[in-house]
Formats: sequence, structure tokens, C-alpha cells
Amino acid sequence: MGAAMDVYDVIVLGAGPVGENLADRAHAAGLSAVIVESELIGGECSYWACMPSKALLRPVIARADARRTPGVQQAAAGPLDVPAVLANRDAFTSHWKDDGQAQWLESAGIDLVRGHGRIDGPRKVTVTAPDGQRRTLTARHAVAVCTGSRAALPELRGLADARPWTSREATSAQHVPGRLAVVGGGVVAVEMATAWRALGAEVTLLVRGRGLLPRMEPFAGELVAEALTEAGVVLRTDTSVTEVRRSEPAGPVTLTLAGDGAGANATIEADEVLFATGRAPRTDDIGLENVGLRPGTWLDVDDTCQVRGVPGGWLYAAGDSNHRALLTHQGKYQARIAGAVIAARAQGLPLLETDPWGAHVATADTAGAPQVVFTDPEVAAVGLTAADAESAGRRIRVVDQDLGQVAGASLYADGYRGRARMVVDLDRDHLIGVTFVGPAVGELLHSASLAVVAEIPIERLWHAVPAYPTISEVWLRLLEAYRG
Ligand SMILES: Cc1cc2nc3c(=O)[nH]c(=O)nc-3n(C[C@H](O)[C@H](O)[C@H](O)COP(=O)(O)OP(=O)(O)OC[C@H]3O[C@@H](n4cnc5c(N)ncnc54)[C@H](O)[C@@H]3O)c2cc1C
Ligand SMILES: NC(=O)c1ccc[n+]([C@@H]2O[C@H](COP(=O)([O-])OP(=O)(O)OC[C@H]3O[C@@H](n4cnc5c(N)ncnc54)[C@H](O)[C@@H]3O)[C@@H](O)[C@H]2O)c1
Repeated sequence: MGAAMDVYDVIVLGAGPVGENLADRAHAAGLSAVIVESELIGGECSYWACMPSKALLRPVIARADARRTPGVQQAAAGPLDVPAVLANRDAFTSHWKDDGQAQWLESAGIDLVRGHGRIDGPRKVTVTAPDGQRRTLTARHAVAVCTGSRAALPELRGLADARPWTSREATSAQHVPGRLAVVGGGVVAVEMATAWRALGAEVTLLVRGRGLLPRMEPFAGELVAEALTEAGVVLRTDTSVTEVRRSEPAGPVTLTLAGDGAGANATIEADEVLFATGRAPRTDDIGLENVGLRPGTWLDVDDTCQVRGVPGGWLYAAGDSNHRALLTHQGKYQARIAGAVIAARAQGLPLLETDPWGAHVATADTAGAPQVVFTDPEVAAVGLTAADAESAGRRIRVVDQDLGQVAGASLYADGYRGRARMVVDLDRDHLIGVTFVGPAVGELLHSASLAVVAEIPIERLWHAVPAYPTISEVWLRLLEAYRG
């Protein structure tokens, strides 16, 4: 490569979904872009997170739905076809190969440099290729850190030697463990407990807090806990793990427990243990110290995704690495915003649109980020919970509805169980948060996102008529209860 080729308008560190989108937006705006990737193009999402986890969960949910539908119950009574489920998961990860994504980058006109990238100084990135060769890239306008996150493991005696599963093993395992202990009560824990239980493992879920999904409306965790227990998962709340031991490499793992839920026999044995205990930023070895930032920290960005405290304003961070919302779709949204910001600044546009909901700010990260938890029942939420809204000082009214009372829901599944909540800002007369829990509610969520993001006045929402008999008629019930 000649030296001239190593100068680009934008350098993107990390080719996960966010880096790919940012490079694409910058390129579409007429800038030259290069992307640096140390593992697989497509990132965590494609190979060890969203795609494989949802491929494992889809048949679980399809079977559960069938079992609740008179006429097909009998046909769905048997176990899952485990080899077929795992093979489908493998296909969705392209068997952990990234040729297709490499081709896409090429077709999009984005250059790729494989290797580990480190920031070497203002607008400079040095890449060490797998064969040890080094190459320095220079950016005319911006460097964007899209290096994502990795599983965070607690400091626990014996953990390193116990070969724990993280989200990577939980999404890529080729065999169903006989007994799986899952530590954590967040999204990875409940989704993976759902999947591996349905695939045949005996699952024990160890939660140090009082319930599941603590960042969501309380009824979400309660309904998911009820369903997991009915599915045969042993749920132990108020239970912490204090030690992990695997005496024989091929033998079982013993967990020592503490807390009110630990009980008299404060150890359990399992064949595998999954730590689903949150994420850590992949910023420990990207040269942050060379630009006055602390390695290993989440990158602090403003609403345009520009990293704060870097003279010259050339450093951006989007996706998990900035910790605004650890979700693929929010990271890609940030990538679209940051791409537009970088292009506007490169073109010398005098003013950016930085008022809330403007073209150059990621307002939805804080005001309207949607999330679907693909458990059975599903949880779908957007915006603020009632508790979040109250602690932000908003004057709110909360309206709850039993989803099982909606005609479309009772047709969808026999004995449909679910609940919906809307949080109304009384001073602004629009929704600021909505949560649905129940089978198939994931596909309802975008209606709620529109209401929250577009700040549709309640009186106008009243004219949005849900089709009969669909689950979306819950909107009518919520609005009737609100208007009285
Ligand atoms: C089990 C699981 C399931 C999930 N399911 C969902 C879901 O259903 N929906 C959803 O919205 N979100 C989901 N998430 C979250 C989602 O995976 C992340 O939010 C998303 O992957 C973030 O994208 P990213 O591009 O920021 O980072 P990543 O996907 O982590 O990609 C970062 C890339 O940067 C590369 N990289 C890192 N450091 C360097 C370096 N120094 N040099 C070169 N390359 C580097 C990495 O190799 C990687 O390819 C899930 C997460 C987990 C763990
Ligand atoms: N469907 C989806 O959208 C989806 C699916 C999976 C993951 N994700 C994203 O990935 C991110 C990571 O998920 P996650 O579940 O790993 O993190 P999380 O932050 O959602 O949950 C981690 C849980 O582990 C607990 N915990 C932390 N340290 C612990 C310890 N030492 N012992 C016991 N418990 C401990 C926490 O209290 C928390 O409840 C989430 O922010 C989520 O948004 C999204």
C-alpha cells in the first residue's frame, strides 16, 4: 500500500453493526472511509449476540405459541429438534465466517484493514495485522470508535479456572449441557435461560437482586419469572455466587452461594455456568492514553456522539463503546447520526441541527429507545418506565391493562397472559413510556415508539384505530381507561 492510500476522511475502529453503518453513512455523504477489524466483520451482534441468540429462541417461542393454540397443541407436544435448532443457529452466523460481510463492505466502497487498531495520536490509528505487520492510517476529519463491549466477569475465587460460559459460549455452544447455572437477572440471563431450558438443560437461575429485568417495569420481570419457573427453571433470587470451583477439567463446576436465597445447602453443582453479569467496554487497548483519555472506560460522548474532552473534536464513539444504549438498533441509529455530523463538519456546514430530535443528535437514546426481550412471554418496552419518569421529576399518570382481556390476544393464544402499561406526561399530554409483556408483543412495539418519539397528543392517538381482532386493540383499552 502506498502512503497516500493510508489517508482517509474517516477511520472507523471496529466493524460491528455500528462501525459498518457509520462507515457507510460517511461514504454515502461523499467521504472516504476505512474500517479496521480485529475479529469478524459483523461484530458481536452477528456471531455471538443478537443473531445466534434469536435463532436459538425463535423455535422455542414458535413451539410455545403452538402449544397454546387449540388444534396444533398436539402436533407441538414433543421436544425441540435440537440438532436442527443448532444447525439453524449456525446458518444464521454464517458458520462464524465473514466473507459475505467483507463482500458487502467492498460493494459499499469502504476499505477494510484487518488487525488490531490503536489510536496513536490525533487522527492517527496504527493497525497491527494478524501476521504482526503494522500500518498507520491517518484521518483527515474523524476517527470513530465502534469497538463494542465484551462480557464483564466478576472477580470471584476460582472463576478463571472454571471455564465459565459468557454470552459467547451461550450463543455458540454445540451441545446442550445437562445442568446449566446462569448467574445474573438481566436480558442475557433470561433469554439464555429460556433457550437452554427449552433445548433440554436443567437450568438454575441465580439472581443477586429481588427480581428479573430490574431496569424495566417491575411486572415484566415478574411475568418472565413466573413463566421461567413454569418451564422448569429453578429461580433463586437474593442469591450471590461467592466462589466457583471446577476441580477436574472435564468434571462439574461447584458454585458457593450466599444471601437470603442461598438456603441451607449453600452450594450447587452444574455442568456449565454462564455469567450474564453485564458488559465491559472494549477500550482497554485502543490507545486512549495517547489522547488524554483513560483506557478501559466507556467513552463519554455528547448527543452528536463526539467524545468529550478531546481537543480538535475529531474523535467520535458510537454503539456499545459509549454506553448510551447497549442495543444494536440504537448503536446503528447513533452511527447514522454521527455519520451525518462528521459529514456536515467535514463540509464546513455552519450550523448543526442539535435541538432535541434534530438531524445531528441521538435524542432517541434517552427519550425513545425501544427494546424487545425475546423470552416467553416477550417483553417490549420503549421510553421511560414510571419509576424513571418520576425520578426525572415528570408529572405522570400510569395506565395498566390486562392484555388477556383483548379479543385479539385471546384468539392468538389460549389463556393468553400479558400486561401493558403506558406512562403519560401530564404536562405535555403525550406518552413518554410504554411496556407490553405477552406473547407476540415484540411486533407491537413500533406503534409505541412512534407515539413516544412523535409526541403524538393523546387526543390524536384516540383517532388511531387498531384493527379488530388484533392484540393491538390494547391501545384502545389503554386510551379508554385514560380518558374515562
Ligand atoms: C447475548 C446477547 C444478545 C443480544 N441481543 C440483542 C438483540 O436481540 N437486540 C439488540 O438490539 N441488541 C442485542 N444485544 C446487544 C448487541 O449485541 C450490541 O449492542 C451490539 O453488538 C453493539 O454493536 P457495536 O458495533 O457497538 O459492537 P460489537 O458488535 O461488539 O462490534 C465491535 C467490533 O469491534 C471490533 N474491535 C474491538 N476492538 C477493536 C480494535 N482495537 N481494533 C479493531 N477492531 C476492534 C470487534 O472485534 C467487533 O467486531 C445482545 C448482546 C448480547 C451479549
Ligand atoms: N434482546 C435484547 O435486546 C438484548 C438481549 C441480550 C442483551 N442485550 C443487551 O446487552 C446488554 C448486556 O446484557 P446483560 O444481561 O449481560 O447485562 P445487564 O446489565 O442487562 O444485566 C446484568 C445483570 O447481572 C447482574 N450482576 C452484575 N454483576 C453481578 C454479580 N457479580 N453477581 C450476580 N449478578 C450480577 C446485574 O445486577 C444485572 O441484573 C444489555 O444492556 C442489553 O441491553 C439486549
